[in-house]
Amino acid sequence: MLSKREVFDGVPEEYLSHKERYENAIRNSVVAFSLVRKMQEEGKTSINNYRDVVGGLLGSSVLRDGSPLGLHYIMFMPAILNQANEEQQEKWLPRAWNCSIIGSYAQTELGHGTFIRGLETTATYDAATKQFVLHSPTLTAYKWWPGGLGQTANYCIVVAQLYTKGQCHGIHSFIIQVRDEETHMPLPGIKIGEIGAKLGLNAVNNGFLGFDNYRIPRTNMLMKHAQVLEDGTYVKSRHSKLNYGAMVFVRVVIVFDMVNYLSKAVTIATRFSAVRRQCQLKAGETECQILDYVTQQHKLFVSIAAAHAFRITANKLWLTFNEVNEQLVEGNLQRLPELHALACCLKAVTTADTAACVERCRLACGGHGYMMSSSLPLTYGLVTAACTYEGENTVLLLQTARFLVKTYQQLDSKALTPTVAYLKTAAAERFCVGWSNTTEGIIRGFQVVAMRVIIMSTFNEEVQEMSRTVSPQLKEVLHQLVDLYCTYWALEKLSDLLLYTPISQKEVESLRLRYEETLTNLRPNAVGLVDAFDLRDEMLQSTLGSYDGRVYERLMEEAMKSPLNAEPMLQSTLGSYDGRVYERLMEEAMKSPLNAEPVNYTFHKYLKPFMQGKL
Ligand SMILES: CCCCC/C=C\C/C=C\C/C=C\C/C=C\C/C=C/C(=O)SCCNC(=O)CCNC(=O)[C@H](O)C(C)(C)COP(=O)(O)OP(=O)(O)OC[C@H]1O[C@@H](n2cnc3c(N)ncnc32)[C@H](O)[C@@H]1OP(=O)(O)O
Ligand SMILES: Cc1cc2nc3c(=O)[nH]c(=O)nc-3n(C[C@H](O)[C@H](O)[C@H](O)COP(=O)(O)OP(=O)(O)OC[C@H]3O[C@@H](n4cnc5c(N)ncnc54)[C@H](O)[C@@H]3O)c2cc1C
Repeated sequence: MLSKREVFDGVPEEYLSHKERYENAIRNSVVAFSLVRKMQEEGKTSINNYRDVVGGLLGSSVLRDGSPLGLHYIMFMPAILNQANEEQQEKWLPRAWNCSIIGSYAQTELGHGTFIRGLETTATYDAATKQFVLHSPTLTAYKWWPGGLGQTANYCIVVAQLYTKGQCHGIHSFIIQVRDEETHMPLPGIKIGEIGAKLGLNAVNNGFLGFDNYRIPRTNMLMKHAQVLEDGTYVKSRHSKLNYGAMVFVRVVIVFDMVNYLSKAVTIATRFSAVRRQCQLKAGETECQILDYVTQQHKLFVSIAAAHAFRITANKLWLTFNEVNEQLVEGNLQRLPELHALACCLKAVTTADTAACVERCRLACGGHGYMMSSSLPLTYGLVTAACTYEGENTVLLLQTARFLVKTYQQLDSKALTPTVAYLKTAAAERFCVGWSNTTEGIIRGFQVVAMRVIIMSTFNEEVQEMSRTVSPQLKEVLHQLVDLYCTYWALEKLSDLLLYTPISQKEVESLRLRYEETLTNLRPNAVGLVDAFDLRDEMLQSTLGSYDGRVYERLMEEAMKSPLNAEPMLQSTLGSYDGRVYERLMEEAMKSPLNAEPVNYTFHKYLKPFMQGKL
């Protein structure tokens, strides 16, 4: 077992080189994920419900900039569960679950990420040898982005255009070994490496992968939905989009991820705002807490409400995901389009809103929010990536719009699925006969506007249930959060409401007053509300958001950890005697240290023992 000292060597990530970050991430990951194996041995987690355990580890401070093993759990295993037949699951899942193989998910190419029907990698069936031949016909066909693929994974799910008997049958998934299990060297016909430094998630080891007529057994095509028989006959899936299941799953999981990131950021910013005193309300008075400024409350309180709204929505979406998947197993595909549209919408909206809220939390902390030690810049880098991966947000919202338009067009001819049933009511009567500045009135207003109703109505529904099980005091605060969330978005989307609803100027003015009144009402409970997220200092890893409020002492303690403050010799890196500062920076930038060697030492020292269960 690795010693704590060896794994957590105490130097903040910000001061590690690109290569050291990777090596640090491997060390931390094998220790962290050894816990999953131990919990599995003790029956505390299983292959069918490891989301919370793995999610907790991936969201922990130990893996704060991602993990080279993340994709193994987030997409490689779910893809096998979702797309492999029983025989293939028996072969691959035990090895994946005990990490004797490490996988990734390779779908995106240099030339295509969104338009997956345009992917160029080919898998051509050779009936004579009962093999598929994988090939990257162009540079743009190279897989580009798969997490962990750079130097870590030795297997991956590859999405490629399937050809058999001279005909193309579209994209399908294959499980492919890319590295030797003993030496970790890339196999013949495989070109592989890491794609380099990114805005964030620099510990994820995203890689590239090219095939040169690389052969795999026929049985490595994931055949739960579609099959290719030994003679090359293609048997198509019941639904052409069942192969897209892994993406739907991750979109659902990402909504939970946003709850964690948003809760952390608003906890940090709210606690700091209670500690920070700046300027006087009246000359001669003590400087006041910046949390007392309405402008600061405007920046932060809606994020507290959003964190609760997203948590309730994520739980509701998870229930829907499981319901629909149970129906799919029974052959009932009726709600698949709704699940797809819902997952697209909620992934896009929660990631975009969380990225905006985290940035607002950073800005609300002034200069100290710009410090890496505040943890806010890192958090922003993590959440803004989620607006792109697993389906770029614009494209996913277009998918939702497509579903809503289709649903509306079939309003009178088709029974509506639960999440769009409101459309019937909105169409059946003069739904918004008058405007009322109440929570219900605003939601009805949005239902008319339509695009934001799914989060609003889910949130409202859950709160009604909650009112039967909480104390009157908590019920009052939760209703204040509901009011805040509704009036905030009513004011944010005022142009839509003015266009589609009879709201009057007078009502807008009273809405504004109501909004500020709600901010004032929430102020006394603001710190308590973020404390209720119950995020320990170790989770926040923030000089600004620690529970004890010792902001300034912590800022100084962290600053002193910089190697540039520790040893004068390191000053030479920037002020070297020969003055060749820019040449040195360029030399450093041109190094891609992880690609300079085919196998990083961490494979033999940490990864291989971990995969062999010897750690
Ligand atoms: C288990 C442990 C988890 C713990 C995790 C804890 C913490 C971590 C949390 C979160 C994850 C964190 C990190 C993950 C990090 C990185 C991973 C990233 C991975 C990737 O990015 S993988 C690659 C993702 N790529 C995409 O998403 C591509 C986006 N593009 C598409 O999906 C499709 O191209 C498209 C945009 C949907 C269009 O597809 P297309 O085939 O062209 O279809 P259309 O012609 O537009 O529509 C036809 C028809 O099909 C329906 N449809 C489309 N997609 C689906 C679907 N997925 N399911 C069902 N139905 C679908 C569509 O609605 C149309 O239906 P009609 O009835 O209208 O015809
Ligand atoms: C941190 C990170 C990790 C990732 N991990 C993985 C991974 O593990 N495995 C994997 O396979 N992929 C991974 N990806 C890739 C990711 O899935 C793609 O980046 C994503 O699907 C977007 O595709 P793209 O990059 O080609 O952008 P594009 O689709 O080219 O988008 C560029 C712009 O074009 C617009 N656009 C594109 N199509 C349309 C349209 N039809 N209508 C309107 N506008 C359009 C988009 O809105 C966007 O503004 C990762 C990406 C990131 C950032």
